[in-house]
Amino acid sequence: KVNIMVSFLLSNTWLLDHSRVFFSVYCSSWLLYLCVSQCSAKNLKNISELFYYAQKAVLHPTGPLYCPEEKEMKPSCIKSLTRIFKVSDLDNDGILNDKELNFFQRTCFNMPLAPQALEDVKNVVRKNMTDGVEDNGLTLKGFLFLHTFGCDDDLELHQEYLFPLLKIPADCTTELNHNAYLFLQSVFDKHDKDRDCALSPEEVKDLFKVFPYMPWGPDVNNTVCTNDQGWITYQGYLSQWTLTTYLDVQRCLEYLGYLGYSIICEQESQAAAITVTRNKRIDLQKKQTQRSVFRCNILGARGSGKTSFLQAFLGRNLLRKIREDHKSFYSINTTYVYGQEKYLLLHEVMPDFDFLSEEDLACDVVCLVYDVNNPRSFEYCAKVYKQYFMDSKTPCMMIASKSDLHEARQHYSLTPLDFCRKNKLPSLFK
Ligand SMILES: Nc1ncnc2c1ncn2[C@@H]1O[C@H](COP(=O)(O)OP(=O)(O)OP(=O)(O)O)[C@@H](O)[C@H]1O
Repeated sequence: KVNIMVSFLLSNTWLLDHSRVFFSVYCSSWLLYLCVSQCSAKNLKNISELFYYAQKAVLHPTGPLYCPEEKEMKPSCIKSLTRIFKVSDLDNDGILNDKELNFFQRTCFNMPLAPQALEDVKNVVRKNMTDGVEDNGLTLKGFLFLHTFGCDDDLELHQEYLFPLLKIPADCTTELNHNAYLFLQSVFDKHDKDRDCALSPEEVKDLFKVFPYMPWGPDVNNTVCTNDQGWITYQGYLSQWTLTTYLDVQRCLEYLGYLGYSIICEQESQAAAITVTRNKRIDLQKKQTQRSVFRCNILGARGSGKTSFLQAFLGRNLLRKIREDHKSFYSINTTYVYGQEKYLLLHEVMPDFDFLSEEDLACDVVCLVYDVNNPRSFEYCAKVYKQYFMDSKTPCMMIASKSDLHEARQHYSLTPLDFCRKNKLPSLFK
């Protein structure tokens, strides 16, 4: 900060006459007089004031926030404050009540306002605008009139805030902990305005208004459970968060940052929302696991029924057609294992690869799918099994799909049933 201050002093015009100093600051496009002061180094007049103003100009610059020419806040500032307003508006009614205003106050300035001070703030707004206070709370307009968490001069959220350090050792996975699910539940409740336990497109839009971009595309509706209208249900919403946390924990941290997780839950950072699981090898050795999310990769020849299998896991049948550009290669849902709720994540692996990537192979269980109606489809499963899984420790199972259709004789030296017997593979046949 000292460096910045020195550069401020040097780069701005100082008119020195041994007893007087006038200073002005040239900004890129306009001239901004922050302050004009008379002072004397000889008589020590206003010297501490001078340094106070110089320091203020550097440490709390108004440039990124306010346009003095237009006499209004800059759009990026309005966007940032709107985000803060929405995060602080815990019940999402568009008004900051005393409790929410105090939450904001405590978060930003580390101390709550006394009841009288709260009234005074609202009175200042009332005096200046008609619609700044409603139902004894501050509206967005009133809040903007008054005036940040975690912003830098560009009013973007700090990278350190969005991406706190989180170490993930090899063979470990990432899951959300109980408190994180509670937080996400409260975010859901806040936006499910009609209480139908599903998020309409408008409700989803509203939920993500505090994000700089829309994080969920139409593929999400084909990844998780939806209701009859195709809207993401509460269960689906939690599943999608679970999937993001498992597949891309950095993204999850970023998203939780936009939602103000660490601020609302009073945690040091979003990393507090994540459980890093024990090394999978130790789980296997001990034959015990605390994990709640398991990954199953689905492999099969083109057209063997992989997508339909993923969709069936979400309770959907073939009548529900999926647009090619809305297709998802994942589906995730809950299932019960020995009475405990677990998430099972299915991943459809593209069939055209000669070599499967590490990601295609790394999973807890593999399903090899073939189409009973297509005589050429079993060969792919047999080849993939022999090349990649025969000698691996990953459990595999064979699935015969489309068993409602005529069963064709497979062009392979062994029948699927004999192949499974020979390799001790569990199979799901008719
Ligand atoms: N049980 C079934 N009975 C009849 N037809 C089915 C059945 N399951 C899937 N199909 C049909 O088979 C075709 C291929 O299914 P699907 O898209 O699920 O396979 P896929 O393995 O995902 O294909 P791709 O490799 O091209 O992604 C689709 O037209 C689908 O409607």
